[in-house]
Amino acid sequence: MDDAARTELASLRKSIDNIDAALVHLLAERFKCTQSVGRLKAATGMAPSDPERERVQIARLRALAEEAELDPAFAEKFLTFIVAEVIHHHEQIAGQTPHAE
Ligand SMILES: O=C(O)C(=O)C[C@]1(C(=O)O)C=C[C@@H](O)C=C1
Repeated sequence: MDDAARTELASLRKSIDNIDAALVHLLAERFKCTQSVGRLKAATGMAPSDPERERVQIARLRALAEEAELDPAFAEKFLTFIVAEVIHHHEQIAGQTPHAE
């Protein structure tokens, strides 16, 4: 690898590291929100998952991905992965919370 390529790779990796840091911060904020949703659902006896809400989110994210030239199938897979983890958290919270009814 020549010097110019080495410099370009280092610069691109710096941007990748910044983007990865932003993703971690964004995900941390999203999980803080969903933890609150989980507590609210558990306290009021709501089901952990909401398939209709997920349907709307997937349709919206797929459209946004297309606009942004990101593979919509990847966007859907990514959201589904995150939501599965959220539902798992919701179930754990529900197991530790008495229902308000
Ligand atoms: O909006 C909700 O009801 C949530 O519990 C949050 C969330 C999400 O992570 O976006 C998670 C689980 C539901 O199935 C739908 C959406």
